[in-house]
Amino acid sequence: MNAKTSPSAGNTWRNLPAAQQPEYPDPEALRAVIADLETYPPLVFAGECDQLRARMGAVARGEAFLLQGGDCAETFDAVSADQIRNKLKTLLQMGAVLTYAASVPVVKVGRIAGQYSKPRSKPTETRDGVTLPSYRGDAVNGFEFTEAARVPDPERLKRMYHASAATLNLVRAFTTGGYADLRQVHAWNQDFVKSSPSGQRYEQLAREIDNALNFMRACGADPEEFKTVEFYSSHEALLLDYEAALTRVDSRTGQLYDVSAHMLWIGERTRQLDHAHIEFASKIRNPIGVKLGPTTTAEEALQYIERLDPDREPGRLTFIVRMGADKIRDRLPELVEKVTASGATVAWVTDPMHGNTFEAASGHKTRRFDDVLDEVKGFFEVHKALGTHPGGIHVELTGDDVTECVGGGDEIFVDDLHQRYETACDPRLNRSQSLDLAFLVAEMYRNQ
Ligand SMILES: O=C[C@H](O)[C@H](O)COP(=O)(O)O
Ligand SMILES: C=C(OP(=O)(O)O)C(=O)O
Repeated sequence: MNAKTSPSAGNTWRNLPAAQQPEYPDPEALRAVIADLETYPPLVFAGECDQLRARMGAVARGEAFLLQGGDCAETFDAVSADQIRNKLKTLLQMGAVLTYAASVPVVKVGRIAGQYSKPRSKPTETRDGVTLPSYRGDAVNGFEFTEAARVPDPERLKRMYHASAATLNLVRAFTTGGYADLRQVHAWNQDFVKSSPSGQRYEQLAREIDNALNFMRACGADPEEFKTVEFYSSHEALLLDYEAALTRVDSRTGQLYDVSAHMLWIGERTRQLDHAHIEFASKIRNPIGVKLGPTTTAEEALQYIERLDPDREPGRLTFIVRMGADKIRDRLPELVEKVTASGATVAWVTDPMHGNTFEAASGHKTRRFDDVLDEVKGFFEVHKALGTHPGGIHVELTGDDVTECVGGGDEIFVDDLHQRYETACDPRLNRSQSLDLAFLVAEMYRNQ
């Protein structure tokens, strides 16, 4: 990967089949949008992608833990200060819990500032006898169930860019401008503490952190590292026209980087080895994730390593396992064993959301908190048995008090789902469920 790369190397995916791509009615309009996007400034700096790759290297070697989370599908309407702050606050609280209670450095990555497109199981959706194209995320078409809204519109790719830029700008302001200072550890909880058991548990932990900080200050130590937080962006690299338009040759290294986000992942529905998404990912230097569903074979896992991590560089490749609570204990061991035996050092991360979705009688797509937890437990058990490192969690969450997943300490019942069911696609953990999960994962990590 050290030789300088020509910009055209980023185009080799174009000759290959690409699943889940929108069918735009006017290809000329798409071309015009892409030509504009190609002139837009990068959203992230390639050097930051290198830094995250180094952090992920620590995860892969067992020296750090990845916390990756955010919306299933970001929407343009939700680009507001409140919603971005609530999401960030939840991730910061989870990060504090994991760092303190599990005593491990936590690498924080949002599913944020770019998660605007969705692969779908079915190309169409039918309601009351009317069939329309499925909603594929705000970057592609509208959520509203009308014929006009569901037509893919390339102008939405520009809105995706601008929504990502605005979100990232605010995230950078919060994480470096004082809001994420560890001395704010109580403030992140203020609107939450009285109403929820996980908020109260967090408050206790925040008091302990505060005491530790006061002690350090009294000893004359007030490290700069506590005043800001390293926070990275990520999304699924689904819409290849958009990702390619934001792929640039880095002037420092001569290598290609997709500067739409720090980390990109390839989803379960687009990870075919001979298709365009893997080819695209093989050409960029960003840290890459690949989702591994229950049908993944060990041979496939080894081929992802060949294609995406030929230099065997810890931090380059993360396997995000999403098998389902009922399958992980059966399917994961062979993958981990064979990958470890091959000598590759990948990061293993659990996504306990996508294998555990079901439809409630009310018609809401939902997930049980207990299934989510059980998949994480299975993930830890497998790694414990094999002596390998459970490297992190990848979750769909929001900072708002939605009612989309059932269970949790502040229990949500199936009959509550309709109260605040706001997701544009899959059900997310709310803030209380996210904190519950962080405490339970910290315990598992400690016991590992
Ligand atoms: O978030 C992941 C997928 O886009 C989602 O699970 C697909 O949902 P669907 O099965 O309703 O299409
Ligand atoms: C679509 C997603 O997951 P998967 O590819 O694992 O189904 C996702 O994480 O948004």
